[in-house]
Amino acid sequence: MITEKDKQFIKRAIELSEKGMDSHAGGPFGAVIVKNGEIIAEGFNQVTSSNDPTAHAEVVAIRKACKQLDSFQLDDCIIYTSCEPCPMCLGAIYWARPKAVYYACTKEDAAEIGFDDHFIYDEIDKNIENRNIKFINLDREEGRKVFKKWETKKGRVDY
Ligand SMILES: Nc1nc2[nH]cnc2c(=O)[nH]1
Repeated sequence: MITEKDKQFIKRAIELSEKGMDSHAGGPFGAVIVKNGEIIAEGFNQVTSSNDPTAHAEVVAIRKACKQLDSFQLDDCIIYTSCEPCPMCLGAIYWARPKAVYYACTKEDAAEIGFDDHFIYDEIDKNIENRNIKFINLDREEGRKVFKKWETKKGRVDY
């Protein structure tokens, strides 16, 4: 069930998308993160103004929320975003583990204005050797030695 509060929070995410766009921060995307009915973090896309390709609205908001909670997980949090998350944000969201995501525009709406994520979904489906960006495997055995060490590391913090 969608509540009045949900509508208020998605409205704020949409407001932020416009604010970010109007202030030339980046693309028209905004997000808010809510815990126990309160906004704990807000973000808008800042890719072009900060020269940071990862500064999507959701990532900006996730970073702030994690700092606020002093945690690498968004336990019991809800993300409201002005647009369905792109594959990068989707990854960040799954690692952060909020309990729900509400979104306004769909990925098809975003594609219509030039933010088409298809090329990423297509790449994920391909075999690594067929990707458009070259991925070259090198020194696997050395890399795996560190992984082995992690397996038995004392005081390891799993995530
Ligand atoms: N959801 C979302 N999609 C995007 N596509 C490009 N930038 C963004 C962003 O900040 N958020």
